Amino acid sequence: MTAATVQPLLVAETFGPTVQGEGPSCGQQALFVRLSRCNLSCPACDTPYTWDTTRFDLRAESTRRRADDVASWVLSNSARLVVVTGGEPLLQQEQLLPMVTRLAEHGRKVEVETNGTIAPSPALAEAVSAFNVSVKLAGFAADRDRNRRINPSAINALAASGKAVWKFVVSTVDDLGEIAELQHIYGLDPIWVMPEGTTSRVVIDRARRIADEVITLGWNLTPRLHVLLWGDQRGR
Ligand SMILES: Nc1nc2[nH]cc(C(=O)O)c2c(=O)[nH]1
Ligand code: SF4
Ligand SMILES: [Mg+2]
Repeated sequence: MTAATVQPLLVAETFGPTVQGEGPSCGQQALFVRLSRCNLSCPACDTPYTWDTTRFDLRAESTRRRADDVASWVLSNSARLVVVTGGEPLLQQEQLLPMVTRLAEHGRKVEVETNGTIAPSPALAEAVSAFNVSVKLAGFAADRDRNRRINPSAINALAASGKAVWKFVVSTVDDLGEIAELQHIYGLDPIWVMPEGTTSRVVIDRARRIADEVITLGWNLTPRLHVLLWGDQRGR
């Protein structure tokens, strides 16, 4: 494929340098590319401006940008880590591949945050450093997404890539049983558990309530560092 035939990326926002707030790279300096659009519609989503047409004008909330221009923006900054998120970034995985490949060639680590419903191509899996896969639990997903939030073939493809980190968003200890079931069915490893919340108070309270049980189950715990530092400010 030549550059001329590659479709542009539909981008909600680019920001950074900031720090990766979630998961195994928490605290690392990072740049963010947030793509627009999602195939799920979670009621407690913290980025509804990427998909919710009932509350947002998506044309005003997104811009078409050449993947090469986004890559050039990244390369003009020195942060080694790039986080591609959304929305659901794998909806645009074809357009994403040239950008991720170029960044990897320049020694940048690219992590993709995904909801685990779409299988990545082998080429994309090769180019990224990690998929942070946040399969949505029953209590977090919308009712109308109940048949879509779990896609066994996508989960298996992500697991087979050898690059998946399973990051579950939870509200209470009652959510942990469902994670254990998924771990058992799909052999998920490693598992990271993250408290849901958009204020530091809620994130810390929930982390305190789940911490002991998460440790007992042999899993890892991540805060939402950007929320602890900056609340729900956009672009952090
Ligand atoms: N600092 C920071 N870290 C993040 N990690 C995952 C994010 C996301 O929105 O997917 C995110 C985010 O929005 N900000
Ligand atoms: S999958 Fe993620 S981006 Fe999509 S609606 Fe759910 S929380 Fe929001
Ligand atoms: Mg976020």
